[in-house]
Amino acid sequence: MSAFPFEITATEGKARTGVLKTARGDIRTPAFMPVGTAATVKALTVDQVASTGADIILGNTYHLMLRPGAERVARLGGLHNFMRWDKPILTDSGGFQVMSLSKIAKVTEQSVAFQSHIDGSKHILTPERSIEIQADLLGSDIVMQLDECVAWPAEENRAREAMLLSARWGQRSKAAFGERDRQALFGIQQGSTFEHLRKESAERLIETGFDGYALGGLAVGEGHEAMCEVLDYAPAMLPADRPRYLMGVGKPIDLVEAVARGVDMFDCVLPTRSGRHGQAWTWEGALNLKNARFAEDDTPLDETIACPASSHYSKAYLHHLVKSEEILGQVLLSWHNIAFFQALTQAMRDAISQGRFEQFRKDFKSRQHA
Ligand SMILES: CNc1nc2cc(C(=O)NN)ccc2[nH]1
Repeated sequence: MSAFPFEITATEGKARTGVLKTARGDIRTPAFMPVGTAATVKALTVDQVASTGADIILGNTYHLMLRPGAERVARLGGLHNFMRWDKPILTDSGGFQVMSLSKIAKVTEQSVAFQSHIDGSKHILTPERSIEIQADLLGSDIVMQLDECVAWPAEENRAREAMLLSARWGQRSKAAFGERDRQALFGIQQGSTFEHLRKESAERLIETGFDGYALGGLAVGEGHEAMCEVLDYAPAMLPADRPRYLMGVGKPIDLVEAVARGVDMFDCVLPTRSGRHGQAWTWEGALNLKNARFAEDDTPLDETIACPASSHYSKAYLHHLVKSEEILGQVLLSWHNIAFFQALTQAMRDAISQGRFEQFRKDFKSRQHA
């Protein structure tokens, strides 16, 4: 089932660095995927996104099936052509968004039925329909199984039911996906914060067999420490020779601590969403550019990052744009934040390759809290 070769080029403890080779290009891991929810990484052109070093972006099945519609995207040549992004795209299956965004979602063995948060129209997602949307209509490179992600905290029996349903939906997703050599299918581990459920989930996914394995059901309110406790055991339950993708994560410190525990891929709205709200992520932590202390700070956010938003403009200018609610402020801070997340993953790839990741991790932690 390994359509895409995944070559691990160096390890240090549980941390790995490598390359996932896809039909549309190579993905350097650890990798951060900017989120392109409605066929756009919000506020940025695809050229700006590519300029940060991002090798892959994420698309959301839930949003695109509601607007403009999956069949319409297919009629327009698929998602890559529609948004003019010719590198890899990973699409999620819609399960998480249905539960977190839609109205009146109803889960049965067969499907999840829901009403659009946009216009209240009724929709059905089955494992088979989600695969059809992702693989055939949007044409994504990495397809995610449909699963059920329970909220946190979860009763153990509720978490078990959702984990078992997700395992069955994983089987149906794989049967619908079939054999493809230019696209990959990832399974999703569930089980909330219960170690034995995470183990059973992993065993069932491995039995089915996927090109990669995601850790779902985290970053749902459990907090950094509880997430790290799960990551102390859960990634190692998944095959070491395939990519491990932690969904919806996270802050820079989350990425570093997850890489230390064996995670290879990440996606999160944080850099773009926080950028739109005036926040800039740096090696010293997050800066709120609305703060008056930046009003006459003539220094750039980070002159070591080639992105103009990071090294060309002053904090004073960014402060002015944010205070004035200028669109350019949202653009530049989103652009810088994506560039910073790419600089962070590049720094981790280099550190692991050179056998100094543990030192990098210690230094990063102390700088973030300074
Ligand atoms: C922001 N936190 C967050 N957690 C997520 C979990 C999933 C998941 O379990 N999908 N099957 C997806 C996106 C997520 N985003």
